Amino acid sequence: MNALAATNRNFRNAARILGLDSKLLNSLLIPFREIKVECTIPKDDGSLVSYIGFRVQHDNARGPMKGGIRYHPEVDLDEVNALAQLMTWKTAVVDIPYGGAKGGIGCDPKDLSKSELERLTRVFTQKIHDLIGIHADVPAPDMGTNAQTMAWILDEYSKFHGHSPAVVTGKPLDLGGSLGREAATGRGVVFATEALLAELGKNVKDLTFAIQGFGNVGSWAARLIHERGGKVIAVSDISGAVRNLDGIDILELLQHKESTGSLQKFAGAESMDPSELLVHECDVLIPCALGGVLNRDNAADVKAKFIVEAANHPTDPEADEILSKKGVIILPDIYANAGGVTVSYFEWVQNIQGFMWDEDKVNNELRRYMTRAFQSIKGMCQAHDCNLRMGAFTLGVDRVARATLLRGWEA
Ligand SMILES: NC(=O)C1=CN([C@@H]2O[C@H](COP(=O)(O)OP(=O)(O)OC[C@H]3O[C@@H](n4cnc5c(N)ncnc54)[C@H](OP(=O)(O)O)[C@@H]3O)[C@@H](O)[C@H]2O)C=CC1
Ligand SMILES: O=C(O)CCC(=O)C(=O)O
Repeated sequence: MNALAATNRNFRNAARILGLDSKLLNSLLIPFREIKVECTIPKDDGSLVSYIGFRVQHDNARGPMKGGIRYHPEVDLDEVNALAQLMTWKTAVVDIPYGGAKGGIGCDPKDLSKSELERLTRVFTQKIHDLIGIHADVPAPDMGTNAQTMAWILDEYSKFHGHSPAVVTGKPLDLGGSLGREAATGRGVVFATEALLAELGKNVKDLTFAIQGFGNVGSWAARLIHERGGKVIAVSDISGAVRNLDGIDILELLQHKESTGSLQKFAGAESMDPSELLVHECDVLIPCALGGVLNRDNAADVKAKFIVEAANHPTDPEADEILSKKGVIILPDIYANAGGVTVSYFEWVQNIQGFMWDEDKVNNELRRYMTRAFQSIKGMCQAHDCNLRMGAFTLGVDRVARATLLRGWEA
């Protein structure tokens, strides 16, 4: 089942639990706008290459649409649609005044030089600049993009609309980015994990963790777990996987990756088959890379007691059922990775206010939003006798449905 079919299925289940009528259901499901643009750039050698860029704006009932831009070879319209829809429910789950959107370009950023990436980002921005905006749709980083990508979008957009820092979040600090945004998704993952563990009388420092993906989200989650005394025993990225059952020194692993560009040949751990990571013995599994990695082929072999979905849509519905029968507790993506968009919201607020918060304020507010959202999800689980995924979906869908009904449909 692809990401869109899976997301639609979760939405429909939530709509059924909430008893939404079919008119409202369709209005919530159908995206507000789908944008598909051709982006042709000259490569450094002078040859031309064309890519397809997407921006799907899913819903704006609760506020400007919000979501990242992904550069990855597998980006396609269905995937971007699914990710945009997830953003709508995610922003509602953490109760920030946004709707949902997502964008992407089907490219491998590792195959492009910095100047090629800059040209591609600028051409993409030229094609969508009149459809995004501070109060319309606010992009941010996702897989394969970063603060530099946001700086290029900001610069290109500002050529058309005047200097507009709030048009993107996840910017460099020098251009109005927020302290704490770079770490925010990983930090939110840890706050979410702590909120769940606290309910069960458990603590990060007593548990073992396996982490798939060591980019922005995975490396920050690993670092913050390590700081709290949690034992990260296995980590993977695209180059492979490493493990140390006594716990990996994450700061040393970060330095190793920084200097070699890969996890391989790290002296503080042994190499392992990356496909073993997801089924490795551990207390908590944190997928921080691609979607659909937990599926019917490997779900039965998962040994973790908890899965914290730092990636978007890492678990397909078949795996969800298998894992739920095994008693694995899953913190769903639309809650677990919402720390990124929450601090994006703080960044946007700071830009609009023209006032910069200190990092403690950002992190304290993030903890407050994540803890509050966990309590609201728990309330939905109790009210509807459902698991955490449906608790989060019913919470998000209900909030968007109420906003939609209040706004009405009169032309
Ligand atoms: N950035 C953000 O603020 C947010 C991100 N997310 C989600 O978190 C996930 C990760 O995003 P982010 O950290 O920003 O992306 P990055 O591009 O920074 O990092 C992605 C990581 O995944 C690794 N990776 C890619 N393919 C594989 C694979 N097949 N097996 C193992 N590892 C792999 C990459 O390896 P390598 O390092 O070798 O390239 C890299 O370490 C995505 O699902 C994204 O949608 C969710 C909310 C917010
Ligand atoms: O920070 C943002 O606006 C969006 C982050 C994102 O793309 C996501 O949460 O999946």
